Amino acid sequence: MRLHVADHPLVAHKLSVLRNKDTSSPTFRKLVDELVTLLAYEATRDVRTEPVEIETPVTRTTGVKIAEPLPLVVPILRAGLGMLDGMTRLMPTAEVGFLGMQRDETTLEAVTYANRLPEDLTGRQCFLVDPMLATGGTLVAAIDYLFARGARDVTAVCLLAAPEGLKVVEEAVGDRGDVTVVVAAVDERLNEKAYIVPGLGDAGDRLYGVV
Ligand SMILES: O=P(O)(O)OC[C@H]1O[C@H](OP(=O)(O)OP(=O)(O)O)[C@H](O)[C@@H]1O
Ligand SMILES: O=c1cc[nH]c(=O)[nH]1
Ligand SMILES: [Mg+2]
Repeated sequence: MRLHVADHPLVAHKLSVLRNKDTSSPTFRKLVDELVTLLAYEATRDVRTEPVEIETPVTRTTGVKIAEPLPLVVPILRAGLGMLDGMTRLMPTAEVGFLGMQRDETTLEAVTYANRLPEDLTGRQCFLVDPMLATGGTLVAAIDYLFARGARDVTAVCLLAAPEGLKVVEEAVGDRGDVTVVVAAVDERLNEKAYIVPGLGDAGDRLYGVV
């Protein structure tokens, strides 16, 4: 597993506003969207392209286009939905799959309630988006769904990660595939409820309300 921590003053500034408990839901959504755009730029650095002949107003030349099979973006519902638009804005030709997963707050196991992914992901670059990587259980389960369909190249785009969760993901992936985690920051630790500290609270609730 490779880890990329975005090192940029705009990322740090926006993240600090997100962390503030007094930031309202509309502002929170907008900032998540803005942060994803900045992270997506890093996360898509190795997206595969192929040459394409183009004619400029001046001459013929060779450019590039995103290669097929097209990349797949997979938000992990609910909170990951807040990051989808930012990803597809940057990569409009990407296709989109969905995973609905909720952490059981007692057992901390990830429970899957929706799985809508293409049958065959062989050769596809997959981008999982979810703002929080806490114990890592959710991300490991999501990576396993992608691997089970043949994907081997997975990039997870998260806002915050806990060191404990990153270790779990690294150990679970081993040499089974090529996994990169792109984050805005790695926080200190998990608390006794497995929330990220200092963190930003429950990302899903702050985006969409308490349900
Ligand atoms: O690393 P883990 O310990 O597995 O926790 C991280 C998961 O928890 C949050 O989702 P949650 O289960 O709260 O669902 P939600 O998006 O519907 O709020 C978050 O968005 C991740 O999916
Ligand atoms: O800190 C945390 C941990 C899990 N899920 C969240 O939304 N926040
Ligand atoms: Mg939640």
